[in-house]
Amino acid sequence: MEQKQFQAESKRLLEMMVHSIYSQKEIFLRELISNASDAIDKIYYKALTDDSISFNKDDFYIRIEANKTDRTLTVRDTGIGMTKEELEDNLGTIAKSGSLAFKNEVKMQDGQEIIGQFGVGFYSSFMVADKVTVYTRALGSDEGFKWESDGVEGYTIEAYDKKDVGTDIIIYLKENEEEESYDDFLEEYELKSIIKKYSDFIRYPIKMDITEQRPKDDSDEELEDVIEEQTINSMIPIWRKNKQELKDEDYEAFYQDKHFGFDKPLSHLHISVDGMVRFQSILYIPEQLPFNYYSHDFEKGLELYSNGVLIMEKCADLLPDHYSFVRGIVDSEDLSLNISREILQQDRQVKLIAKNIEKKVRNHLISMLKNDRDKYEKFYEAFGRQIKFGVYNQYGANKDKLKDLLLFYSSSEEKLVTLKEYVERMSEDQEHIYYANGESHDRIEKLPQTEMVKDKGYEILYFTDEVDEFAIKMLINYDGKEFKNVSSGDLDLEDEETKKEAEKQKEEHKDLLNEMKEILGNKVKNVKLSTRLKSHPVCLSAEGGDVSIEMEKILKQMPDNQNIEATKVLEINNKHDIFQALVRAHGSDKEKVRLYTNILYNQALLIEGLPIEDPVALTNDMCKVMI
Ligand SMILES: Nc1ncnc2c1ncn2[C@@H]1O[C@H](COP(=O)(O)OP(=O)(O)OP(=O)(O)O)[C@@H](O)[C@H]1O
Repeated sequence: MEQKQFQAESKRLLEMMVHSIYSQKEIFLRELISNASDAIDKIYYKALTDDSISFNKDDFYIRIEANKTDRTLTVRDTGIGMTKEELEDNLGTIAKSGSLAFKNEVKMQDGQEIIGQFGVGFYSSFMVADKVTVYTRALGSDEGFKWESDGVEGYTIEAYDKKDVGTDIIIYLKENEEEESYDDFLEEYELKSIIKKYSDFIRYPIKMDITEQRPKDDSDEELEDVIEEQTINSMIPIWRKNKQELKDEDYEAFYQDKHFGFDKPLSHLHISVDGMVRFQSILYIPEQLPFNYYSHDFEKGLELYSNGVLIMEKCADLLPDHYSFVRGIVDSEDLSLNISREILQQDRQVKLIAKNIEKKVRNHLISMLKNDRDKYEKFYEAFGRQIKFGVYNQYGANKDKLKDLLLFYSSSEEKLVTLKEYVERMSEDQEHIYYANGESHDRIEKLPQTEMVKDKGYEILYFTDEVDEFAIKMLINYDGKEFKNVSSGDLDLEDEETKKEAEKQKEEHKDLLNEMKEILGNKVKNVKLSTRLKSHPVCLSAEGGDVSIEMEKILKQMPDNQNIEATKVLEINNKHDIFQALVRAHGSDKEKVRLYTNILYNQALLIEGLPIEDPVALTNDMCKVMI
């Protein structure tokens, strides 16, 4: 038996490997299975050019065996095996990858892939083992070898009579520790779920004995344990299959299989890109909003695979925030992996993939909007708010990409419309896109401020979501048409004659309006005669376009409320009887003017849904009027 020492550097490297490269211990199984798959692939690729080697797919498999008595886990493969030299080179030298050398030797073509490249994966087994034994016999060789190591001092190699070509790796699990139960790696359920998680799409069957309870001898009551060898992995990734062969049900089954959601997907995209960066992807738009979507618990991201092996469960960099509802997978052979395959070495490829995905998702949504409006509205009902946040976020950096995905309820169409549809319907004399804020369509419909705009025959967009006006303010305009709140002070919709008449009236009632302003003090910037009100007595409008009354309401509810307020103006309808009453009281009954002014101001607040500053004073005032 030959005893060889690891070189000093190797010892340090091994120590580092075992303790710091991988964040999760279960990764060792992924690495050993990937090596086994590479070993079988090597026979497959050799057989392509060497007639003396035959490759019958049924003869090639990986088998996992757990032995609870000995506390060992075996990963067995029928792959290419290793000669004594290869054992020394590949398992005796850390960071030496026989697989990488093989790749260069056989000059692999596109689509042909070997997973191993760094020459370290095997040593991850020492995270869970205090001894590893490898029995191997190389293809074309009639002698086998046993390699053994404790992962600290060195390794031994000796001849071993192995019957078949291939490799058996036996992991002697470490003693259980307080915070780590290595016994878990002997449990059927645990092993199955690790295999499914990382190695589901390994191309060769990964077999394992599974114990199932079945009725005993046709009896309905008695059960017995039956052990049966089963293949655990799905092998062929759905994303590598031909789109034409796949039905909606297949995509739905994959969505459910991956636990992307409890709902059904509303829609899916199957992407295969072969350009600057090669990748395949299946993406889903869920039907329902996940319950934690707008909470800190929600993590966006796509599952990232490299050649069918899971690298990251939620790669956030693949999705922009505005599409964070998208679920799915990406598989690419072009990723620069870090040695642990956990973090990406450099993210150029990821950025390219992300850019591509963003474009594809947008096109998909736009085409859904055009071709299946009902479905799009369903999507919008669940995730429309995210799109609006997307317009608003990052100072509007993505607004141009998202503006055509927006929908708002329209007063004239009585359904959701796009901004493009609105603008296309605008009459020649209409300069702005009008909108009104409120809690519900009903409330908005009753807003006094909408009267004049509706009378002009202009369509009004109803904003019922808090983010609506913030998003629109970020857009500023659509197709050159500016947005205008029907409550803004400068609607400027009156004709010349009305304006002249208004000026005259203003002059005539200057003293009364000044008195009312004095009564209200800082609560309003101004009190003026309204040109927009027709039947309603009062309303509030906001001067200057920056903060509307609705925005003030929303900002006030925020935890870091900075007391940002709209510049409010109380508008009074001089054609309403109440104004005549004010005129009569003006100059003769100061108290009456004060009472009326305060009540009217509070009414305007109520209409806007703003809080009444002093409800007791208001009710007292109302009583005084009634007496
Ligand atoms: N089951 C196996 N059958 C045949 N050869 C193997 C097997 N396991 C490992 N090897 C050889 O040992 C080498 C080192 O394996 P190791 O897992 O450390 O690195 P790798 O697979 O090459 O690269 P990576 O670190 O990227 O996984 C492999 O390249 C391969 O040549």
